[in-house]
Amino acid sequence: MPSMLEVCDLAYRYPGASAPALAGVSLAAGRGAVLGLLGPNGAGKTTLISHLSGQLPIQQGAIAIDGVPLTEVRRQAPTRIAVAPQEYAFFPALTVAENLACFAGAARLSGARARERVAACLAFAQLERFAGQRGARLSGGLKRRLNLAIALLPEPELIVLDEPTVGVDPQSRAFLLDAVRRLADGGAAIIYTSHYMDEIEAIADRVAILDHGQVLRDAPLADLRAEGARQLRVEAAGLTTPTLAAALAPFGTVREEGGRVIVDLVAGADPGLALAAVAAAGGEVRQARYGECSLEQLFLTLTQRTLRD
Ligand SMILES: Nc1ncnc2c1ncn2[C@@H]1O[C@H](COP(=O)(O)OP(=O)(O)OP(=O)(O)O)[C@@H](O)[C@H]1O
Repeated sequence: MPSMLEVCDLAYRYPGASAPALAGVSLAAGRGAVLGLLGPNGAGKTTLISHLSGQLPIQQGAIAIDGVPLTEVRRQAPTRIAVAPQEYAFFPALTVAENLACFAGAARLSGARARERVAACLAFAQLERFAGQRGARLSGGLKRRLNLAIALLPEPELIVLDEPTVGVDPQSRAFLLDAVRRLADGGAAIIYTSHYMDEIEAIADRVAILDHGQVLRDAPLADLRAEGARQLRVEAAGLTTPTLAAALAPFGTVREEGGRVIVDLVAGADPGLALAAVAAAGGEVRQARYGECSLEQLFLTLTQRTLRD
């Protein structure tokens, strides 16, 4: 069955740019699930999200919601998709309640339905106590919660959250993560971008890693973890790095990183035998790690640790 959101071979080049910001991105997001979107600075996340929010026209490729082209969906029922942007998207001079009422109007909600949605979103984001406070006076965490509450007013089916926990304290962060999970459990399709890998590990069902406008990986979180877990990292004395790498080469794909040699073991390769091969080559293993790999390590390996602007 096709997913709720299908992005197919999307490419985009900003006017005058030398390289495309998106170069053939295909992705899917399903109801009841969180898709974690990871990528270094400049990877193309915001460009992708700007397509979903209708801010950028499609130059190449296609985006569909339940099989219907996004442009059509945006024309007929724009509130099916909500984007909670990185920046604060509310009026600082208005109170929390005024902001919600104002955005309820913008979402074409009125009367009892508007009142009901404002109350529900205030409650969901636990903002009732702050209903009378001006936006400008809220703490970072409360501002994020207001951003989320506004996005949820029209009960969107697809919710895109662009780094929703930047600048919030640990309590608000935990609350926001929990809220996102509840939204997915309630049947929404969620796309969640963050630079915090632990957040993605905590809430994503599926993870897409984007770099240079391309999808490097798109897989269930558990599969990505398992992929990383086949890495063996070895530091050994008595051998030059090339010799150490040569000793480990029969066991998988080898590369060097910060004085260590990392082997992506081929299926069935025994890490014990790989370490024995190091000893047989005259090396003394000083440090070895196997069977555990955080999403962060895998991410850095895939995106090759190059510093971005
Ligand atoms: N308005 C623009 N005009 C020209 N180039 C742009 C514009 N916006 C972004 N780019 C370029 O497009 C590429 C993708 O940028 P984008 O902002 O989508 O990345 P990102 O993954 O969201 O990064 P970040 O994590 O920093 O927000 C980058 O090379 C960026 O410099």
